Amino acid sequence: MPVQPRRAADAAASPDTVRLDGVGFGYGHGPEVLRDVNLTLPRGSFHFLTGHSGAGKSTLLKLLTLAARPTRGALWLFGEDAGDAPRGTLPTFRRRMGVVFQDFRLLDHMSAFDNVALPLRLAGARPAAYAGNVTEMLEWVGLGDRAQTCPPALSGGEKQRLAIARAVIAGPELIVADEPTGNVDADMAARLLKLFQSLNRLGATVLIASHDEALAARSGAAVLRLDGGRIRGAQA
Ligand SMILES: Nc1ncnc2c1ncn2[C@@H]1O[C@H](COP(=O)(O)OP(=O)(O)OP(=O)(O)O)[C@@H](O)[C@H]1O
Repeated sequence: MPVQPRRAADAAASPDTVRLDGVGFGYGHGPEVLRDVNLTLPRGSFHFLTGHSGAGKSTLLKLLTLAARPTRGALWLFGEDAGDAPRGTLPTFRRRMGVVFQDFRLLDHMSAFDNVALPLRLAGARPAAYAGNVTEMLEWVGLGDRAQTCPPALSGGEKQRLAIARAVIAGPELIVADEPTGNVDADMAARLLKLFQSLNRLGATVLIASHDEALAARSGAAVLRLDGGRIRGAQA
């Protein structure tokens, strides 16, 4: 396993990585997509988030990754109030997360290797220190022979695996992934699930939004369902 969550083992930290109390959210003047979301993700937990298309899964992930703020209710991340945090402090929260976006958001002008290395470079690591980890991670997601290829020349499934590699390489405390297995076959989905499970065993809190109910069931993780703007289901 090429990564280690850095701060997840900090026993002094809050036990809950994520907490939402009575959160509501609507786009512009539209109706509320999320109505009364109460959600607690204890540190080191692993959850799937399911729900029909349009139920609000991506919207909830936008709130967790601070791409949008709740219109009401409270949002706590890593034991700190993130719902009302000043804009200037948001990068501090985001640096502790690894996010797999549904649309990947890869940097097209950079090689696969450089895309994965980016979070480490931004954290100040030196190429000599991270090159081995990046290579190992690319191999783990089946892209060992694509290291020098730029994203436009990769298939949808390869881009997805690259996005996952980039999201987890720096050992984030919280991993949030939106449909991370939507473009890969069943064997690769199982392999990627294993990667998330390994990171979870090392201490990362994991939340995966997915249509794939069978994968969620096979994972053994607690399954949350978004329905009518609210969360239903087990919260382990
Ligand atoms: N930027 C936006 N502006 C206005 N409405 C939006 C926007 N993004 C999403 N919505 C609406 O919010 C609702 C929830 O969308 P969201 O993408 O969160 O659902 P989802 O559960 O992730 O769906 P899917 O499984 O199809 O990805 C939908 O009715 C959608 O049309």
